[in-house]
Amino acid sequence: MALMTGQEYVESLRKLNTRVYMFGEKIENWVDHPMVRPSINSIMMTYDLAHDPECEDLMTATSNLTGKKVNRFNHLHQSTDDLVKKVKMQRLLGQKTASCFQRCVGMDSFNAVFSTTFEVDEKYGTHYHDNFKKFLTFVQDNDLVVDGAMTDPKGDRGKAPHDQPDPDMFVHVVERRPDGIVVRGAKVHQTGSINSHWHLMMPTIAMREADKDYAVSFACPSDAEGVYMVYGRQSCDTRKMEEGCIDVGNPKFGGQEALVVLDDVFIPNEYIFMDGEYDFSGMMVERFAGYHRQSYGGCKVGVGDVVIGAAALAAEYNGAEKASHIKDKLIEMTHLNETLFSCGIACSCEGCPTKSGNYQINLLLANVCKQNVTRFPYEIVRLAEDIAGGLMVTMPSEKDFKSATVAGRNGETIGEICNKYFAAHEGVSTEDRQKIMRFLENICLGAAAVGYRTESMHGAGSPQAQRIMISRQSNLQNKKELAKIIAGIKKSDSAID
Ligand SMILES: Cc1cc2nc3c(=O)[nH]c(=O)nc-3n(C[C@H](O)[C@H](O)[C@H](O)COP(=O)(O)OP(=O)(O)OC[C@H]3O[C@@H](n4cnc5c(N)ncnc54)[C@H](O)[C@@H]3O)c2cc1C
Repeated sequence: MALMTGQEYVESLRKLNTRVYMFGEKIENWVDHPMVRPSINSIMMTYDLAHDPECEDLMTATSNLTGKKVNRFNHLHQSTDDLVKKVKMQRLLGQKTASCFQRCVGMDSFNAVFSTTFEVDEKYGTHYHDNFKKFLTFVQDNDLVVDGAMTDPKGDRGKAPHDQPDPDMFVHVVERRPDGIVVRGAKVHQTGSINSHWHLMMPTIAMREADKDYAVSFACPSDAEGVYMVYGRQSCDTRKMEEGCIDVGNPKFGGQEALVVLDDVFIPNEYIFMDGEYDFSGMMVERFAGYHRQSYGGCKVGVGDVVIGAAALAAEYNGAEKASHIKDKLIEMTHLNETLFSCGIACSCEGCPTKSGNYQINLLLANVCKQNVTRFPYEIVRLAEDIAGGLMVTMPSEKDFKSATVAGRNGETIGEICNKYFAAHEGVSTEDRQKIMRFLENICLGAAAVGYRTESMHGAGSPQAQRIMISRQSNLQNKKELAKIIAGIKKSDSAID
């Protein structure tokens, strides 16, 4: 099958029997639901750009498994050049959607599971790597979207999986049959899960022997028997159900997260990639998190580009763009955004091959990248709010601007009053002003803040998770040795002193 178009992707979703609940009800036509559709539109962009000759080099790659052209989201990185192109592709998509386009979790899980299964098989003589290669070939050939599902509900954070009062707080195997396993539990915060054809499940933490049944990785169709999803609420999400397209801020695109429940789901042997090899669960988590921490050095930067542009427009529309402090704030926003991009590119350029042959990023630099991502988008939106002014949160609704209701002493309508008092720089329509203010509201504290702010904080692991990795990777001992030599505490082994 050739690469799908965005429209073909949408039609492929209609054929699934994915069970989706929202506001306590089952949603039958979730594909066209106004709260879901913007997130589908974002993924459509990953398909449509793959057909654009100008973007083809970033958006597609040649599969090492089949030699065929595949969407880069389904590709195993074969070089540092592939890793760099991944980050550039993500920046491009952030620029085109100003939202989370959801397909990165799949790509990052493919690369982590591919290399980890190779090393599990090497130690235990299992066949997970072959299973995985067959699965990924199927994904590539059918140009599918796969949710990389790692995060479990985790219950009491102070207790290991086997120690939880409720054993389902981490996904686990409840039955082993000759032809497969039965799994139970849930994954939370799942980006794009409803819009995915399949799910690739991974354990969420490093485990010990007592957690053997929780050390499990597998693939299952999103509409498999026993799988259902509960849609996650986002700030201001019901604006998507209103008439009009200004107050929503980003009328076309959005992100999506959901609770995915596995209610005794049967997984045939061919789709199992780990079952009990608890000593490899940490490796899978670390590798997935590493790739995903790199990802944010691309996608958040692309969104940041749009935020900076919107802040500059807000200043222009307000008539303040010539003020030196505004110019300086835009420079600062750019500096922060490009620093994130530099981190994404650096951890890619410093990547290296895994034992299985695909490339992984430099783990230390990827963790530094994500640690910055937990901070810089917050500063960027703080500066955007400063530049925009308070109107981004106090402006009347789109309906008010269009209202024919008479209120003024001389018969002026509410619409006329709003248009009079919200006019600013000459020649700029109040409608354009509303659009840019609402866009900034959406990104700073509306539905898009889920992706630009809180996901920057917690996605791919909370800040402390990166600090632990930075500490592990920083080789402090070597730094101490360097200091000893310079300070004359120790003689250098080098011939050049
Ligand atoms: C918008 C968004 C999208 C996401 N998308 C995905 C996705 O597609 N796939 C996926 O698998 N996951 C996804 N995640 C999940 C993400 O990886 C988690 O949010 C992250 O790992 C943190 O877990 P938590 O949210 O349960 O927070 P918690 O684990 O509750 O952490 C809250 C705080 O408690 C601290 N803490 C937690 N446990 C301990 C402990 N044992 N000891 C000390 N301190 C602790 C943390 O450091 C943090 O400061 C997404 C998250 C968000 C917000």
